[in-house]
Amino acid sequence: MQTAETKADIRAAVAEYRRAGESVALVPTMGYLHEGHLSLVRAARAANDRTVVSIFVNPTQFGPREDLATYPRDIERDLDLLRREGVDAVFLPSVDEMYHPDRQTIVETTRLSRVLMGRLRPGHYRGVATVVTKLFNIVQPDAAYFGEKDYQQLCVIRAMVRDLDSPVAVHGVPTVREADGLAMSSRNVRLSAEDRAAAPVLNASLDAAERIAATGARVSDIKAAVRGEIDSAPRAGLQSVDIRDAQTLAPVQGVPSGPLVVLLAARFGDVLLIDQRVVTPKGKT
Ligand SMILES: Nc1ncnc2c1ncn2[C@@H]1O[C@H](COP(=O)(O)OP(=O)(O)OP(=O)(O)O)[C@@H](O)[C@H]1O
Ligand SMILES: CC(C)(CO)[C@@H](O)C(=O)[O-]
Ligand code: BAL
Repeated sequence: MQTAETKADIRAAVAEYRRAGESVALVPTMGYLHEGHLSLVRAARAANDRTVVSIFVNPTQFGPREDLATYPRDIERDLDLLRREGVDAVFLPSVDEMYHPDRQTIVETTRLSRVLMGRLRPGHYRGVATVVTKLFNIVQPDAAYFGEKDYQQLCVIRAMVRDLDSPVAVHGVPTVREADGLAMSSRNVRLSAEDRAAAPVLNASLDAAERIAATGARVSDIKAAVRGEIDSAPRAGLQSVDIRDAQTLAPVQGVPSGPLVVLLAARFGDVLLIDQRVVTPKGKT
């Protein structure tokens, strides 16, 4: 497995693959890898000749009061895991390598970046769209793999690729969960034992949403059920529960007529966790 700390080195590695006529996949990550990341790697490897993983904790997607400084990191362990998965190359740039000191250009999906998590984390999706554009330009992959756990992020990236005609096929990969249903996330290690024990309520509330949607319930009733489940559990500070059109993230009301996505954000102590589920209303399969 090659490791590249500079744009020039990762470009040289990819150029070799291209000369051999091989297809190239990119899996962008912020490191501290878990089975969720590895499922993206497996999906990428199954469909492409070469797989490149990037590990970069991108400062421009963190707000000034967010957890950039405490974001978990363990590069040696990450590299071991990726080696065992048969990854071809890892791109590990420093912040200085990634960003020019006079950088001025941003990429922003103007509607999607300002709703839902974009309201809780102003500037977050601009940072994500800009760094993903840069990663696409640096690596020039045929395909890129993202988790459905970060559902709005996946929608932002799909819209960006569509609007900018990027020649990259974007693939979403289902959320990998712990045995008790908690969505895997690098931030889970920062939960206290009590919060870790309470956090599966997010998944349980999504089960409730799925059950109620299947009865033909109104959006407001699905939302109330999710809220009820979380509010009656200890420790969870619900930040938002939203039910949107699964494809466009447009608001939906009344009795829904197509697939919906339930999007949750909750604080456990100072850790913000998110989860999501696509649910199909009664008779709409
Ligand atoms: N449980 C999961 N299942 C599938 N994909 C996941 C999972 N968790 C993260 N991913 C995906 O892995 C990619 C890299 O995510 P990232 O490195 O931010 O990890 P994370 O676990 O989401 O960390 P965070 O604590 O920031 O949420 C993203 O496309 C993300 O959606
Ligand atoms: C896509 C990404 C690697 C961009 O920094 C990040 O937002 C993430 O890990 O989901
Ligand atoms: N997985 C999304 C990256 C972030 O929370 O900043």
